[in-house]
Amino acid sequence: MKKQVTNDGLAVLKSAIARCRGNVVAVLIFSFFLNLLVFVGPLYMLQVYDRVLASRSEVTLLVITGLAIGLLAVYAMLEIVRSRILVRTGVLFDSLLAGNVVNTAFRGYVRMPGQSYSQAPRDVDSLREFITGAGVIAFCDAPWVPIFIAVCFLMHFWIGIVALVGALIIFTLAVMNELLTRKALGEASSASVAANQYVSSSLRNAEAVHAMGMARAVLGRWHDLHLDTLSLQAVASDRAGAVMGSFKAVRMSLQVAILGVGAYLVILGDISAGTMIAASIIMGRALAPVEAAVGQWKQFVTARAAYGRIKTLLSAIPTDKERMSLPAPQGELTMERLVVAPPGSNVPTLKGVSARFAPGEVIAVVGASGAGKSTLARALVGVWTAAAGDVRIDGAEIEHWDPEELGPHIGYLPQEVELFGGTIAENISRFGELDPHKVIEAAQIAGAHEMILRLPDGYETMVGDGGRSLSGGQRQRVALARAVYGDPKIIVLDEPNSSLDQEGEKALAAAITNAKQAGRTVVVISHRTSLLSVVDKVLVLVDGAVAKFDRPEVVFAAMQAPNSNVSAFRSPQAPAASA
Ligand SMILES: Nc1ncnc2c1ncn2[C@@H]1O[C@H](COP(=O)(O)OP(=O)(O)OP(=O)(O)O)[C@@H](O)[C@H]1O
Repeated sequence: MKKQVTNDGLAVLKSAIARCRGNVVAVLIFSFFLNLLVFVGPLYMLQVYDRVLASRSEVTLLVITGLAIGLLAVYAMLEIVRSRILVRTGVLFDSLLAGNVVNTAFRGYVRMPGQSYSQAPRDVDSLREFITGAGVIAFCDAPWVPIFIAVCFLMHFWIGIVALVGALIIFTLAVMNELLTRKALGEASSASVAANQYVSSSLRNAEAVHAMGMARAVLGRWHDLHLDTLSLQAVASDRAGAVMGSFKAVRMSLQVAILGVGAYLVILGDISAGTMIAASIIMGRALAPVEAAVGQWKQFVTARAAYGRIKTLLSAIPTDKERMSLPAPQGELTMERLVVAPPGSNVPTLKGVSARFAPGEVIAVVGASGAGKSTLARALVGVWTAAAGDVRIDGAEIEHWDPEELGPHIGYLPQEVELFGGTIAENISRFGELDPHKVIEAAQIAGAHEMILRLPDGYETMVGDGGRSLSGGQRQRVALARAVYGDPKIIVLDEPNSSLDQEGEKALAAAITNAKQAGRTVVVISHRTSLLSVVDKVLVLVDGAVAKFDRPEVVFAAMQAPNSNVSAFRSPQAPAASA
């Protein structure tokens, strides 16, 4: 079987755009009628000047005023509906995209840590805000600019010429605005993303920053990044300000010009006074979308950069395709010449590991710091993928399992325990359907039940962001309960006892024995020897390779031997050999 991963992340984006297309067409149709109704004002003016004032007819004034008010009411209604369609389009686009983008960010973080994944949801927000805001309306009205100019030509050739020249000047200024500000705004946006990211990672380490007096240094670093953003934004704003200043001057000059030319044509008797006023209003209207687009340019640039980042993210991180459903695993783990390099690195930290762990076996993985133990744990649960060789569960390559389907059969306790904001019960149940019996059972197996009951709100205790309201040992016990929740077939524990006290260690040993008796495969990574009494086999890793894989007494006998190749792992005391 081949790996069924594909690079069709962009398909999600394309499909979201396609689903919104109907709404965009509706908005354009509404824009058409709205722009037609814009003629109500100038036409009313024309009629008042040329008909009512000339005929002094009150009835005509009343009728055309009533008509104008009616049409303006229709205008208001169309405007409301258009804006509601835009809001719904933004929400639809967001709902189609946000979940996928966040999911891709998660997968991206696993495959390529260190990139700016936290920016992804904010980018979807920027796009939604742009779609629902005034920017899009300006862009929807822009196609009608030529029609307004054509109407100016219908009024009089020279009025048309003034409107056309005006539109060309303003369009040139808009293009200049884009050319002058594009680079600076793009760089400012990247600098701002970098500064925000630096702040979020520093805040996570706020305690260390405070304790070791690093605040000034950290702030200094952030300040440099922030200054970059500010100076680039200032450059862009200065340029945009200059363009906007000229823009306003040009627009006012054009109003003067059109009235001047109009008045001259009235003097010549070519047009009426009403036409002159109507032309001035129509030209103002023709230039309004261009002016609005320039005013909204920054939001447009922000949305464009967000779109670019989302596109890059979706195309860079391969989408997991639907995989064939496999039967629930029994828990046999095999590694065949497994080579693993950390994401983003091509230096392997596991170099051809081969081993077989049978269901019901407890394996201890030991080795010096940096030997590759956590790498092996990550590879066994499918977090890091094999550069060569493979990891198989019940004979099937781990990549062929759907992570959502395999997940409930896997218990994983990472070296750095992170809980999620929510209650202890929710964390133990992995934020799935909450079955109180299963939660308590898992907590009891992990030896966490009594400890949880002693907390003020018991299982309902909120653990805070990352589980910060719990102590390190409490966090580790809750995470162990999460790992054994639902009786998974394979349990991988990376340093599960690093923060445990004696009582916790006993509970952990009991949990491992319990899992073994239930026929589960348990892989436990530990620097401490206390757990080694409950293991069946010990796998010694030295520099990413298996130095020894045998029963504990054999391994420890080998370790005592002079010139042993497993001497990289030194246990303070050899454990009692288990059965
Ligand atoms: N995300 C990473 N990116 C790059 N290199 C990494 C990454 N994680 C680990 N390494 C490297 O891989 C090697 C093995 O690391 P690993 O965490 O597997 O060791 P370990 O045996 O679990 O160590 P320890 O007992 O200290 O936890 C180390 O040399 C480490 O520098």
